[in-house]
Amino acid sequence: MGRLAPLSEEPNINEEEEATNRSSKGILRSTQTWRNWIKTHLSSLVLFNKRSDFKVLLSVLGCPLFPVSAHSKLPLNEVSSTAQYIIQHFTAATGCRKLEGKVKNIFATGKVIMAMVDEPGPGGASASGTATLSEKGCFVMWQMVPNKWLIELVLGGHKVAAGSDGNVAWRHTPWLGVHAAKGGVRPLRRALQGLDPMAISAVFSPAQYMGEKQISGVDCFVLKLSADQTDLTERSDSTAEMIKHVIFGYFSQRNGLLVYLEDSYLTRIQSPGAYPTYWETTMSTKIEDYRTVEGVMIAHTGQTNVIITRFGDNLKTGAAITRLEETWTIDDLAFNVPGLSMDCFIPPKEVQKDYPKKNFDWRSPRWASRLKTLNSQTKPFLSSSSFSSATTADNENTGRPGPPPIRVALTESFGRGVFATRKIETDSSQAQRVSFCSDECQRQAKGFHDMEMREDWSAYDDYCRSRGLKYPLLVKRLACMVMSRAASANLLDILQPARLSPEMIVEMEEGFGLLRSAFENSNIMGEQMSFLTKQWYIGVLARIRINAFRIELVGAFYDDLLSSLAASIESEAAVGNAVYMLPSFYNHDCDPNAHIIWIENADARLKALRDVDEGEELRICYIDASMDHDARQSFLSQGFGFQCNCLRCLSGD
Ligand SMILES: C[S@@+](CC[C@H](N)C(=O)[O-])C[C@H]1O[C@@H](n2cnc3c(N)ncnc32)[C@H](O)[C@@H]1O
Repeated sequence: MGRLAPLSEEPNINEEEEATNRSSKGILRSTQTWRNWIKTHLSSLVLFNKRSDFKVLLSVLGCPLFPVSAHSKLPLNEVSSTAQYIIQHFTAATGCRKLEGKVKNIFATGKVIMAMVDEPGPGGASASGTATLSEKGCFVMWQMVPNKWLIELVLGGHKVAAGSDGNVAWRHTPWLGVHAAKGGVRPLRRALQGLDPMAISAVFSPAQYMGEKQISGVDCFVLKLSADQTDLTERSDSTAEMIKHVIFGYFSQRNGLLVYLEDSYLTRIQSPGAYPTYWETTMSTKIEDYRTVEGVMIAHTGQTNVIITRFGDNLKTGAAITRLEETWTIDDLAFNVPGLSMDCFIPPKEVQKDYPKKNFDWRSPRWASRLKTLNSQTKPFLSSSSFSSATTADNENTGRPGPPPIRVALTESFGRGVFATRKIETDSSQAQRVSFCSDECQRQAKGFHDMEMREDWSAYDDYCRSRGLKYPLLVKRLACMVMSRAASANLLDILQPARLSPEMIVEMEEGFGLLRSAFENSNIMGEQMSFLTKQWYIGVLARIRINAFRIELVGAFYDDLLSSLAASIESEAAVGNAVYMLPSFYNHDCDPNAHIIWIENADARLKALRDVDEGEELRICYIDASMDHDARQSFLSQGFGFQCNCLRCLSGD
């Protein structure tokens, strides 16, 4: 896919070890020996170390990302856990509530002093932790609320830059060039060191309360956040597996301010045929000198200490420890600097095509105009049931009911969602059975059905069957629809794609090859096939993954939907899977106020489970709501790739 190599968060200080692991390659070994000889015999030793020390300092301390993204935001007046109480105290102490909705951008400049510190140890060269390299530098940071940011930091003549346009986070270093960060877009850790109190409240509101602890003589409340398994998987690759990433925030009991941040991650690194090594990086920041800027308390000084510990069976000398330090000060901070345009956040062209795109900005004009055209469509636009049951749309001429009283709009924190435009009461009307919405619809359905019947799908079907995959069958149908001109290739683009792990992408690539061969074997080529690229295939599957519905036919007389759902799951009563336009915008809630049902055919009908007020968001439950909190969270995270922040989950139920 021409995907850029993901950004490594590890300093590259295990070059020697890598070379030993791969010593069968003679050239590598002799280069390494030569380099070692130079290192130990020539006076360039000091320079050589100094350069790699710079690399380590800038890689680790320059522009690290926070482990979790800031999308999980609660309305500030809702308090349902101790953590949220602590965050409320923090927002009141900093006065940041007054910035809510008013701040569009933040600008900060500051200075840093970074140092590499010798770790005193048994037989270590120095008796105490003395700095082997200490350099002064400065930085400038821009943030555009909510998730665009840019930082440039210069230290001893070396510059690193990093940024996020809300879709991709990237970093530029003189030694690696431009790289996209692995995983979703996350905030800059520096912004959370007391600089951006709004972001601090947003990231810490779903945190777990861990108790109290004294830090540097200050009694603190401790909140913990952990990167979830999906994020960790996204940040891993076949060589480096991110095992955990946790962060602790220490909030002063006396004044409510964030005074200490501790951030720790563990990575397992293993090249083929070599022993694994483990890297643990712990970064602790003391946050001080809060001063008011436009009435809001902002931290102006701090010290960050980093300890990188490398351990593993192959390190004969035991664990290797590297220590780094940074003292930072803020010189200037301003809100709403005029003239800051979106263009400042456009990433370097090398990462613009990073795939798949995450965290779509649904506010962009491109999507806004498509949202306007969304109507009350409830028929599937892609389904795996047979063509004759691809059915009906509400149609004035048929005398059936008009569009339901709902509209798609932006939610506070979950992207788009569906809202009631008037009060909806809990009775449902029964659909009439109609086979096709029009002659044209029937003609098109026949076109792609005939095409599907012509090809030899045995290899592709075997691939799906042996792995228990059903969504590739929907991609096959969509491909036939596009080729027979019943649908356009970008039909699903408007839907949110799932985040994909490298393993999923490999599996999808295999499926893509088989699908393409099935068409090629029946001499479909050229223009007709031009849309069928690997990127199209993976993009479509990524969207189907979180938007497809499993259709279960429910007898119209069933009133108790939850019991009918349970019954249909037990009896495996699904008749197929389908993707619908409007229903794809329903967000999830573990205590839903609505449910999708299918009566007799593949038309999706919405049933209100309780009275819904005008303006209230309609939410359905994507999973079995009777599971306990942890099971629900793990299903949603593994199956749909998000951490549920509904009120029921936040209350711990
Ligand atoms: C089927 S889509 C729903 C529509 C989506 N909000 C959009 O803008 O297209 C599912 C996605 O919405 C978000 N979402 C839905 N319910 C959520 C919840 N309870 N908590 C957090 N995120 C949620 C997640 O990003 C999830 O992957």
